[in-house]
Amino acid sequence: MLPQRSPSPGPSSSASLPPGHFLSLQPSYSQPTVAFPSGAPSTSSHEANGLAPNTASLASADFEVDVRTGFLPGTSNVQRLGGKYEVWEEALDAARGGGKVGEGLIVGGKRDKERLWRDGVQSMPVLDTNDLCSSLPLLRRAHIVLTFLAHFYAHTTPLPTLPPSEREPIPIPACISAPLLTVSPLLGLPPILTYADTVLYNFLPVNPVIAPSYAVNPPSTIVTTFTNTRSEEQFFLISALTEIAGAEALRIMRQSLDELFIADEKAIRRLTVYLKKLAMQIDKISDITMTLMKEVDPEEFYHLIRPWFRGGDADGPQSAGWDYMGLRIEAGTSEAESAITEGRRGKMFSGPSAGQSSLIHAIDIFLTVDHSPTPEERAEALAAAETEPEHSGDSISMNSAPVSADAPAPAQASHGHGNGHGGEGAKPKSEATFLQRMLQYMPLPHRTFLLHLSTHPTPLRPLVVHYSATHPALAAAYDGALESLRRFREKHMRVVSLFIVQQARRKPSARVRKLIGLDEADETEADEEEKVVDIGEIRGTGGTALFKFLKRCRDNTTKAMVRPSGAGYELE
Ligand code: HEM
Repeated sequence: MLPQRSPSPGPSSSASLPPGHFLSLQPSYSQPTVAFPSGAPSTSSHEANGLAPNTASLASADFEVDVRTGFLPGTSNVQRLGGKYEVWEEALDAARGGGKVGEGLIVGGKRDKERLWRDGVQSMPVLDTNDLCSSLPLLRRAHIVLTFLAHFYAHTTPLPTLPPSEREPIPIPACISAPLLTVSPLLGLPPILTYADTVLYNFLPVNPVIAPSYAVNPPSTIVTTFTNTRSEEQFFLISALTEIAGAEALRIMRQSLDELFIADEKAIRRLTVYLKKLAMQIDKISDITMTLMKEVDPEEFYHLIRPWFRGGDADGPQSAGWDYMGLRIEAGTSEAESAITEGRRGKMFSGPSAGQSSLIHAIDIFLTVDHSPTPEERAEALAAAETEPEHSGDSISMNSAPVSADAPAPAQASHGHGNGHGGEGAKPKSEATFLQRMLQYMPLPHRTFLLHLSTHPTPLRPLVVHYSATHPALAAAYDGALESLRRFREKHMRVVSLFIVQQARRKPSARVRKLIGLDEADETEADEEEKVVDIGEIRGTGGTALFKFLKRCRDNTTKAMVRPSGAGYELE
């Protein structure tokens, strides 16, 4: 549980930043070590070419936030592991069918091809990770390779025709699980595929030799996909492009926080300008997101790509989970593990979701959009959890009331994510706490950054409320930024409608049926008709009612406005 937010700062006459003011320092580009893989605390400032002392221990590099690339790494991602780890890369190449569409493994594991591949994986040695631990980029690549292998293995394991609650957990062989369980805590990630793996650590810029940047050297290539399709590559790449556009949003937020410390007339004028700029940058992020509509084929996304993302919780609370072989049952796996699976073999981690992007969380926190559950929602979440409350880990609780009051108690973890396969029919679970649960699926430094931001001593909203009568332009600029964020969420709902709702209703084309291993003989009469799908029934993997959740996020954005505007898009 975080410390409570401090009450409204009111006007301040102080012109100096307190020591350790987040983001006020430039990245240190320090080298990672075994003890501190995110890089040792900086002792030098970037601007001074490493000569000036940096007395703060909270330089943004220590949060792995780069001034040019935001939450994307500022240094090149590794494309392939060498040496003894080549065997992992080879297993991944084999699963992907050498990079050709239609040549890789198919979900379900019905064919000899999948069985032979799994046999091959089982005969792989259990490698130590000693040669990886001195390099953060190598650790990241190892997490990508091992989690892709884990998903390939889990989803090519044929499932018995039993209800999920009666199934054995899916075994993840020790040659994958043992190194994965060592590497994951060093990155502060759970032992499952995350947004960091598919997006943050998985891209190369136009010129990989120089640092990525939005204007000059944007992300242009994706290293690893399940299906080798252009759609999957674009899905990851477009997310990486939103992240690099987000670096500018973070820069504006940092400048705004500087002004909040000063809070005199001039500072308020500058803050007004920054908030207008932030609104424009959020619109840019929305525009980039909307390019998905033409760059990604919706039926390929839904039927071919998305099933690979399912995590161990994909069948809702009754999921059998994944059994990480070699794991001592009494040992915890990660902050993201739910209390429900502690001490049990079947672990229920969620697959990747853009809800794990720290960028939108950071914008929410900066603008004080409060996604924490209401008391009713908390009660509903507890009732839905049926058993004991899940482990909530770090949670960011906010309150967008004019003067921040009591923050709610830490929320119970929820189930559900957009990029899993759906889990339609599972019991609705606490969508109110989804975003808080997603914190545990972010790299630890990013999670720490968000926690730091959420406890900032001079938050924005109380000041805007304080000055709203005397400085209406400030309140209008603040509401304008929220309006842009609301627009982003509305556009995103349209994306979800096309890529999930509409596809859930249609049968895939013959081309996609072939790619997912269904031949004409598998077609039944029922397949010919459009399926009737109630959107209220469409769920994230673990049972989150998707549209209830997305609307809730949109409505929370509107609620933060000083002068709220009307409601918008409704899903049909
Ligand atoms: C085909 C593309 C996409 C689909 C189908 C999709 C689907 C979903 C779904 C169903 C959710 C609900 C939560 C969950 O169960 O995970 C979600 C959440 C979320 N997605 Fe996406 N998404 C897509 C692309 C993106 C992109 C490019 C972004 C860019 C930042 C994004 C940002 C978010 C955020 C921030 C959330 C959390 C909810 C919120 O804050 O409003 N998504 N997504």
